[in-house]
Amino acid sequence: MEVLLHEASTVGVGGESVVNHQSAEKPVILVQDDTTTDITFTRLPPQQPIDILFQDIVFTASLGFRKGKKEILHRINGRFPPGQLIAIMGPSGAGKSTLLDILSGYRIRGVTGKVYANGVIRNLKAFRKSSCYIQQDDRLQPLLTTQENMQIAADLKLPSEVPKSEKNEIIDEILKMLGLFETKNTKGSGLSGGQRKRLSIALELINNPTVMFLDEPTTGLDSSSCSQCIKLLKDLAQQGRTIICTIHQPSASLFQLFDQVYVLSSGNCLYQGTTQRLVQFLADVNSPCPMYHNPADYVIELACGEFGSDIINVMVDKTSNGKSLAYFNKDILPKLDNYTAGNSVSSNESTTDEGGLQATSSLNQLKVLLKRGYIKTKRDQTLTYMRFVVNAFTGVMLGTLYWQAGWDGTKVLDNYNLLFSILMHHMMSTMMLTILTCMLSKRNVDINKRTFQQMVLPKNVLHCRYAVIIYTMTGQPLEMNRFCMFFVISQLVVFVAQSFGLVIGAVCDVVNGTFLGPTLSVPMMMFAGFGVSLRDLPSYLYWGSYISYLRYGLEGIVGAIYGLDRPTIFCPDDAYCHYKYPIKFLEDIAIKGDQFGNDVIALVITLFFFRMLAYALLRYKLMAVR
Ligand SMILES: Nc1ncnc2c1ncn2[C@@H]1O[C@H](COP(=O)(O)OP(=O)(O)OP(=O)(O)O)[C@@H](O)[C@H]1O
Repeated sequence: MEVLLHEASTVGVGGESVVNHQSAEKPVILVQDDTTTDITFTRLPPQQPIDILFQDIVFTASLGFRKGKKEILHRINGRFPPGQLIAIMGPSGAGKSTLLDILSGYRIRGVTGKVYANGVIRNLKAFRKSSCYIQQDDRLQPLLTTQENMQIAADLKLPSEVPKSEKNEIIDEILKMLGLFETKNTKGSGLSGGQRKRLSIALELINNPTVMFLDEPTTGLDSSSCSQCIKLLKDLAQQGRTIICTIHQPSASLFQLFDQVYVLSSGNCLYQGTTQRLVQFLADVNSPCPMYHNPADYVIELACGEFGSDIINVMVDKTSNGKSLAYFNKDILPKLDNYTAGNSVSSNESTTDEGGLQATSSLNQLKVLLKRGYIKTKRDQTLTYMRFVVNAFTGVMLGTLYWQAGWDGTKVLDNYNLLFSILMHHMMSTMMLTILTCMLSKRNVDINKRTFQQMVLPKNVLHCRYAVIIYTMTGQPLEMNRFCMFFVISQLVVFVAQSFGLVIGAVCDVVNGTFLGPTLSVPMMMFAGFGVSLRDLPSYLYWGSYISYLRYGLEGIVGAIYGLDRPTIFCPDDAYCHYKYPIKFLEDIAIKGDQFGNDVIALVITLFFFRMLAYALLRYKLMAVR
């Protein structure tokens, strides 16, 4: 691949290209880079190229209750033509990510101004379908291999009518093009930073977007991976895609790979035009780029205000805050007028498109996500084995402590304590694990429909072995129906605790979540009818027993062991057995032994309620961010 630099540029120490500002007009080929393999991507963008134009964009952020508002972007304008690799540059806090969020349609609240696609106000839904947004934090599944990551993306993004062989062909082509074919069987966690970044791009290429937004795609990469990544983007742009990325301070050689640059400073546009004409522009505003200085560095220094605010104002005036196309490539200017309306992302079409962003049915997505969840659970050594070992260990500990208490008439109260301890173990271990993992997944996942689905699927499955260990060691009645009832209630408590953890994880950060989870569980325990029986609960607190899922868990599990007209419990000859008759025990603890069906219904309703609440809270959060 060839790298274009200014005529009088030289290659500096360490191979870094530096640019002599004296001749800004004629780019020549300076460096022949033969490290990159020839890339051929036969899949062209599926629709006509998209020319993005934005006018008078203002973004006002709300600083919180009674804290007022702050204008972040100040009536900026710009044009991002197709077939171009465009860099949005600027100092930290200039508004690059905010602009990217707005243009990609990810942020809509607090935004005014117009965004056009091919000359017509864009249709957001259709635009989102034709574009992709690759965030800084990649969303790769570390436990899945490159091939599996791609396969799942293909199953979710491509219509289900596409045959598997065709999907595999597409995957292979993308992987080959991105130099990832060799890592097909490598797990995400084993990929290098550059490979991870390329895989993030590969995942988005599955449905072949026409517009690609990338937030700092080079962050965390070494210089060779950086240039590989940008060259790849440039190739994709040359096929007619519009590729826009934010970038901090690119080296001179990297900078020259971009076709166009858009410079921001404190929410204003300082420059938009070709990378080559930036030097000319700086000369035109009487702030010429010093000799042997990287123009990208110099313009950032100016944007940071290192040379005063006057020059910033001059630059903003000169570009008319992004309106001026004077520094655009003269060859593409006439072409811009040809990008006419009538595209699927225009406002006139697709307004009735209710198909959402996904190409496949919800049922198919559910199937794919379940499959992914299964593979992840199987491979998650820490969680799966730790959970298994901890469960088995707790089972053996409780089994030893309450050895054969289930059939012994002298140990009925002990057995009752055991049943409550089992519920506590299910509740606490599942809830805390969910709070923590929910935080982790929220951190690196943009909350979209798939995330919701992923988060609302019940995933924690009680190990049957745990139930068998504890049930047999503690001598509970060896009757299939009682064991099944015990197992069903235990599993439902696990699911409800997981959902409760999701609700907390959806609203709190990790510190507040780990505090709030156990704290809110205390009233659940209080109202379960264990310490204070339901009969003794003050009438003004009785409502609490209806909302405590542990109450239904306890009632169901006690009913499984002591209900169903269980006959007299064995009592050693020389012992006094106060609770020889299960019915008397149930009366004393004020628990009915025949409520299993109602308990299951109550737990299922609670499960459904918490799942919906978690879904609504996440959705609300997403809307608030947008
Ligand atoms: N929702 C918000 N509430 C308050 N301030 C915000 C909000 N969104 C953005 N800002 C502020 O707007 C400014 C621009 O933020 P943005 O993330 O777009 O900057 P950036 O140029 O991408 O910075 P960086 O390169 O450091 O990522 C920052 O000062 C940021 O604090």
